Amino acid sequence: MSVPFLVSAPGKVIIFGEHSAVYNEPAVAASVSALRTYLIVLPAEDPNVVELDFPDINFNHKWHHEEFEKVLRDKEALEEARHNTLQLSARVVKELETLHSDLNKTLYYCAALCFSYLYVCLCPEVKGLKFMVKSTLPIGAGLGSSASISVVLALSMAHISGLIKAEGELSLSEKKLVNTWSFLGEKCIQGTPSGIDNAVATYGNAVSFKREMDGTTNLEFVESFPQVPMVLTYTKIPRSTKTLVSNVRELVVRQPNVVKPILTAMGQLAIRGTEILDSLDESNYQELLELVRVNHGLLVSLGVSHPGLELVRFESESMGIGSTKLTGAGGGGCSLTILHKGTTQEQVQLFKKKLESSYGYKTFQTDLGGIGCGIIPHKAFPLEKLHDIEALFKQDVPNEKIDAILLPGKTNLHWIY
Ligand SMILES: Nc1ncnc2c1ncn2[C@@H]1O[C@H](COP(=O)(O)OP(=O)(O)O)[C@@H](O)[C@H]1O
Ligand SMILES: C[C@@](O)(CCOP(=O)(O)O)CC(=O)O
Ligand SMILES: [Mg+2]
Repeated sequence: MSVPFLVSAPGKVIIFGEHSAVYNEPAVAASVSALRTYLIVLPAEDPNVVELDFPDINFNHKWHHEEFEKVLRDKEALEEARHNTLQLSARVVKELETLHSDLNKTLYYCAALCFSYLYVCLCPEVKGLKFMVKSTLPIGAGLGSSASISVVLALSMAHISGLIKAEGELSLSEKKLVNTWSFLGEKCIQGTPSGIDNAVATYGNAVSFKREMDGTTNLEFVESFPQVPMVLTYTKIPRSTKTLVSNVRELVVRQPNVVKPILTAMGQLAIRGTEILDSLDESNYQELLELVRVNHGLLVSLGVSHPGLELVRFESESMGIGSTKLTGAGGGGCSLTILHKGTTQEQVQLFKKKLESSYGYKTFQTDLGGIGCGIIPHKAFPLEKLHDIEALFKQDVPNEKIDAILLPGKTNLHWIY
């Protein structure tokens, strides 16, 4: 295997259908291709270790290859894991749990499990490599950082194993492979994902998504996805998707007759929302804002909002800016505000200033859609820039600096999509 090489994957914004997507309801989401996770694979200093370095969460770990031996000896469990890719293999997870017992109950456990599950399934023979991950996405904010790290890990490991050659454009079947394995990575991090986040991080663009009862997924691209004027607000309130999704599950179990119709309504709302997004014009723009308001109300009823998110909704309504809903798992993290037609730049600036100065939030105005995962294989890697690129994979490197060197489409690196 030739290293170094680079891979990347975008974050996403769910427009309609978070949480209900887990219960097989339709949902619609788009990539945020300017906010991405990058992974560089380098030679490790010790040829017998596999090393991961996740500076964004301050986690670095080395495993001696021998430590994986017990899992790797269970060939039957690994075969099953490679065949039944709709589920995590309980046997492989159990073996890895023992391997990671020192990390148990730490913040790092899920990230380590995601890494090692994909490693033992996709490229178990390889050693002497270091995987460094750096994201310009806020982590745990509802913009799909967990899916984008799952995608970069799956893509890099499938490339190492030779399953993805990256000699020309990534083919549909190669992307399908990345989508399949990144879904399992998402499972390691958050338990019962719908699969919408890893699909968007893999394929990019805007996607209408539905999980089927048999665990397969139905994916359609929204071809004419419009650039809807919106403000994304990051409240900086930390939360975990895993906890929020499991809280909703408990609510469904406690109150099935009440909550199931709410989930169904969310699905109906996503269907109508997707139709509107597909043909957005003057006549249906107001309806889009109405659906945003209704979707947020239903999410509140599931208990996944947060007073800090309600402040954004309150400000957008009292300033007459537009309609706000939480996006992603909620509980903090991010919201999106779709602006009323005719909202002036001056009003938008006032709204953003209010959120930033009064509450310390961060606002983004970024285009939605755009490229999904990508790779710079070794033969296209600019070795003369290795030193500068490696220096980006450290804590506290500003996003602007990372974008200036790595952002696909904005730099002259040869990204393959
Ligand atoms: N850049 C990163 N480096 C390491 N781990 C990450 C990174 N981004 C995401 N993760 C993992 O994903 C988790 C956050 O996922 P989640 O709660 O689903 O929030 P979201 O996907 O909305 O950002 C983190 O706790 C960590 O385990
Ligand atoms: C709540 C959910 O619908 C989206 C979670 O997104 P995020 O991890 O908050 O970015 C869960 C899922 O669809 O897997
Ligand atoms: Mg997530």
